[in-house]
Amino acid sequence: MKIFTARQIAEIDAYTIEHEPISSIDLMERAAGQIFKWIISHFPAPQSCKVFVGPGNNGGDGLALARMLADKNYAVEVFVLRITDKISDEAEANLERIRNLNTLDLYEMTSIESMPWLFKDDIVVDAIFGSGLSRPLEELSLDVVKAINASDAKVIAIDIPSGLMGEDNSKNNLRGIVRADYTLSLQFPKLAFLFPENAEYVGEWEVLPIGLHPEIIQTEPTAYKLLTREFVKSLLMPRKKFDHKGTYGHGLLISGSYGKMGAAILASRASLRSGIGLLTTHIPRLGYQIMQTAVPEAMVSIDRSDIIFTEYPDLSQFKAVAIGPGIDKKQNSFKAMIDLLKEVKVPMVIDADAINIIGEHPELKEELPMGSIFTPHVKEFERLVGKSGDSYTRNCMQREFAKKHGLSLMLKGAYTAICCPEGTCYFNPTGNPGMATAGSGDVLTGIILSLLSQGYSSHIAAIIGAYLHGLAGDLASVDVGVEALTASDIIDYLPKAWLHLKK
Ligand SMILES: NC(=O)C1=CN([C@@H]2O[C@H](COP(=O)(O)OP(=O)(O)OC[C@H]3O[C@@H](n4cnc5c(N)ncnc54)[C@H](OP(=O)(O)O)[C@@H]3O)[C@@H](O)[C@H]2O)[C@@H](O)CC1
Ligand SMILES: Nc1ncnc2c1ncn2[C@@H]1O[C@H](COP(=O)(O)OP(=O)(O)O)[C@@H](O)[C@H]1O
Ligand SMILES: [K+]
Repeated sequence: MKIFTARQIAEIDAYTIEHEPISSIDLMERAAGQIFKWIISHFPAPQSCKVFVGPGNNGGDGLALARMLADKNYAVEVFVLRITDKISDEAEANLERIRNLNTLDLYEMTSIESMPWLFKDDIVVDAIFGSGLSRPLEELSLDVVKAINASDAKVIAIDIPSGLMGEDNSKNNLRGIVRADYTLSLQFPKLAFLFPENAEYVGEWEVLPIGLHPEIIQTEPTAYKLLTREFVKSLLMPRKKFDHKGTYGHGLLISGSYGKMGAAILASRASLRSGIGLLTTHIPRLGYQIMQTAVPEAMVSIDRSDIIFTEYPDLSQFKAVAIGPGIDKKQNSFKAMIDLLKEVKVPMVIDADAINIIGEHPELKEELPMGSIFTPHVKEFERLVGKSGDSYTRNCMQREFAKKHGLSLMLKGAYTAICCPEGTCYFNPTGNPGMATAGSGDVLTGIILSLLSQGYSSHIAAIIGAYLHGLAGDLASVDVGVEALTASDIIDYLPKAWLHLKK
């Protein structure tokens, strides 16, 4: 699913109005109708609804919604914030439609003195500003937002919480953003919803379709996309009758050290559960028996060191190489990594301490083979790319890094972001907080190695890998819950995740 900027959404609205064709007021009626349907199914009447309305079309949506709710016997009070003398034509038309209704109460607010008391059982509809927000809130709208945030009422934001910018909030006044319980976004999610620091404003969010023109949605370019099952499924390569294990490639995993052999086991098992033909896991000597017992399907290559990674096997047979899970940052590992990077010609997955080594020795980036994939969490990202104060800026740095170095850079988190060398950034919606547990990143590395070995191109391997990993975690959480979920559970649910993805 494409994610557009606020400016692009306005263009798509305008295109729809011209080409569907549909009048702007009817499009607004459609948007309000979708929100109305959502509210009546989640909060059946009779309930008290207080609708706060701003000067633009977001306010227009709120006014149309108020009429619909009043019609359905909700106790509706509408508060029109007189912030400016301007009011959009559609908002004005919807205001006219309700002015003489005796089914709702309409108030004009010129100061915070007329702010109503908000009760715990009230539904507050936030229709103050939408995608037309042009600057941080001040004066009346700021005061109203603070009062809404101070209440215990259930807050439903139309399109986007008022005060939140669709993309960049690095210079915003954070006290002037509605903290919604639910955000009902029209047609598209907003980029800002995918950043962790905005979760407290956005609450639970849903996208409600309003039938914007499919042609412009298809042709309008965007750098941001949210992965969907249909899209990920379309990337899968079918298996054929006469395929054999050579068809699905031989991967090399360099993993494990003294006390961290579990990482090698998890990544190996995940790789084998994701379709790889042959797997060799290179480990320090002490891990030999552990590996052979725990993962009989994997071949093992033994390092001369008992405890760390210091060398690697002949690379000629491998279609892809992964390095990082459970290795250490010892000097000898660094030296081995320099040699490895100089020699590898196939795509690599670089994870955990392998990222930290490159972070400490940035010159190594120049040695990376084409099609490499980095899989850092935020701390590793900062060591590799640099620090930033907010997620939007970090995302810009991430896209820039991927482009500059011609590789895929995946930033792991609740919405893992995968930035590709050509500039696109995909966000992954699968996964849950149960996956914030030791070893779940090792599982991901194993999955991606497996996909690369099977011949998927780098960014596609990263996309399928992230989606499948999260999906396995989601399916596992249904049965074991989020608290008890372990990285091994994610592996155990990979078979179900594959079946679910291919359904
Ligand atoms: N187009 C369509 O057909 C459809 C649109 N839809 C709905 O429309 C919404 C977008 O509508 P919109 O573009 O009118 O923007 P919206 O956010 O309501 O208000 C902008 C106004 O606020 C003002 N303003 C901005 N910031 C301010 C501030 N800090 N403090 C004070 N004022 C400020 C700004 O003034 P200006 O920046 O020009 O000074 C302007 O007057 C969208 O989110 C969706 O809900 C749906 O109905 C589907 C059909
Ligand atoms: N709240 C969450 N929602 C979705 N996925 C999550 C969440 N927390 C963690 N994950 C996923 O779990 C994995 C954790 O990886 P990482 O931090 O490297 O763990 P480890 O180092 O323990 O292996 C990542 O793929 C991340 O996207
Ligand atoms: K809003």
